[in-house]
Amino acid sequence: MGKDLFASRELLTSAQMRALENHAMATGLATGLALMERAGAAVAQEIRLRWPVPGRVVVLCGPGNNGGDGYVVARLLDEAGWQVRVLGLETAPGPDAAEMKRRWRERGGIEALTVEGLRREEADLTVDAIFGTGLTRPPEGEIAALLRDLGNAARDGHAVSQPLVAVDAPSGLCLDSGAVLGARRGADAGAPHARLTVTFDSPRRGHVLELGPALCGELVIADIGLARQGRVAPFGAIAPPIALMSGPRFAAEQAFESHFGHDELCRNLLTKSATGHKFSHGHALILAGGLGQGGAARLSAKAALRVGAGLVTLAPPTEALGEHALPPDALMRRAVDGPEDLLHRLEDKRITAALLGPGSGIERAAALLSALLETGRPTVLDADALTALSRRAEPLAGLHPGCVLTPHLGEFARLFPDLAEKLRGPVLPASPPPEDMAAALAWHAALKADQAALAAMRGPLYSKLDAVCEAAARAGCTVLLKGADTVIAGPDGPPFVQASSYDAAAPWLATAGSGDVLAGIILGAMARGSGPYRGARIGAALHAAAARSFGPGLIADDLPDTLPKVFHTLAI
Ligand SMILES: NC(=O)C1=CN([C@@H]2O[C@H](COP(=O)(O)OP(=O)(O)OC[C@H]3O[C@@H](n4cnc5c(N)ncnc54)[C@H](O)[C@@H]3O)[C@@H](O)[C@H]2O)[C@@H](O)CC1
Ligand SMILES: [K+]
Repeated sequence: MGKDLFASRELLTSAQMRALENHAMATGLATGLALMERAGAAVAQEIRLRWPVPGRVVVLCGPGNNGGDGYVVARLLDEAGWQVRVLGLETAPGPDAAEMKRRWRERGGIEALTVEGLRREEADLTVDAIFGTGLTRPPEGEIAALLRDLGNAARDGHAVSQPLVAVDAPSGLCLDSGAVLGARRGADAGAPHARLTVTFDSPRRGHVLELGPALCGELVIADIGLARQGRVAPFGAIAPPIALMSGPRFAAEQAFESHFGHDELCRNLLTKSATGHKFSHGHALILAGGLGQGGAARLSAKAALRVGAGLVTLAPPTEALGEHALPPDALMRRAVDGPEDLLHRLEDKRITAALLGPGSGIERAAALLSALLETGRPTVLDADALTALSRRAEPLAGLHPGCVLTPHLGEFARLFPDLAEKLRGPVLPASPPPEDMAAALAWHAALKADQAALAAMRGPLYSKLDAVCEAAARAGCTVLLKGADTVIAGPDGPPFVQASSYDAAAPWLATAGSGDVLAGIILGAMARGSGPYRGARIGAALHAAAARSFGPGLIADDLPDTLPKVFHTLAI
């Protein structure tokens, strides 16, 4: 963990990747053929590292440059003593792939890329070089059937049971969104599940979002010599902006990230000035709820304290003060009974950040929201506060750049229904009761239309990153969408993904109270002066790191208590 915790790397769209490659070729850094040779060599090398004894491999080559990489893999594994079968297409690929195909033909034949061909002989390994970044529409016909076969193989051992290695991506995965082209959103039908995916230069958005991690298996990012210097230039004209990502096993020094100086950040998190007093490290205010809602706010409070806020005050209504008297004893308690009382409290300028939502109750959150926003204080809005926001006539009114919203997907959909709908894509109509003939007919018609919509899908698909960027721009503040692929966007930094999906401990974060802790960490960081975007990123990184450090068996209460151990690994 240690120094990698806040390190990030570029997360590209397919268009940005193409621009990068074109730039490299246009500036004479490398020819397309050289890049293809390096890409294929990287895949062959990763295969040989994991399967050192040569066996039988079948390489599936598609119509484009991904197929070209496949022909290189076939040649290099053949040279290394593997028994290689290649299944490919008659179609003439671009010049580089055609050259690689020609070179392969000097060593071996090419059988037709069909389900029948795939099933004909057992092999130890399958290499999927059918589609990569060029997949723009759902596969059809024989290739679709073949991909379904490969997909099934991974799930239930049927048809092809050997491990699959994907070149750049499992074919069918939209590398801009992490969804499967032609499938309902969230469904992985029709795309193979790889044991290993070898991609080039930088991960693409689809490798870390949604189904990407489940389909890619282990993800290796191979350097193919696209120079880092001048890296920003070729992207200049390409919207959307370059995103960044972080996560275990993804860390890499980056060419540019002015927003996040790792060393400085760690120093600020870990140290407190020797001459400072508690107020020099910020005072966080948590607007807790009424009777019976104590736990959530205390989890947030504990996290804010652990992250180094000088003081944390829990502010329930007077009637619930007694309930909030439970540990931690480091907490201060002071009642806040309504909006006027809150405005009065916030006249104290030493309160540097506030949190509303965890266990606050929707009604109380609704009552306090406007007053809290009016003060312009750095504010985290979570849970009940997000529901309260979404119930207002103008949900986003009053939000300011000092706010962080931390919705899960359901809360996000209530706040930004149109964006959530764009993300969901076509929705399966609900089936009617069988006895209602007219409804059944209408349902069948809707189903047909739905299937036609799926078949007509064109990539690149709208992604979670697109949705969160739009949401942040609309709200005028930082938005953190929680999930295994936590996405952050805001006015103060580049769009960002905290990719925990490749992390075995991450699913343990799906536990009651985990979100309250995340909100508390962000609050603590903001109280200490981090700013909203940085606070959100610090929160996402520490939250995931605490889960990783604690491991299986984690409950939300463990997260704040694990933070000191995480900080220990950061010592610089
Ligand atoms: N451009 C470069 O310099 C490099 C590219 N590389 C490889 O090239 C890949 C991208 O190559 P391409 O842009 O040729 O794209 P792909 O090889 O991913 O496939 C695109 C081809 O498939 C066709 N196609 C798209 N959707 C289809 C569908 N549903 N059914 C049938 N055909 C469909 C396209 O018309 C195109 O011919 C990367 O993923 C990577 O593997 C690497 O060799 C590294 C260097
Ligand atoms: K592929």
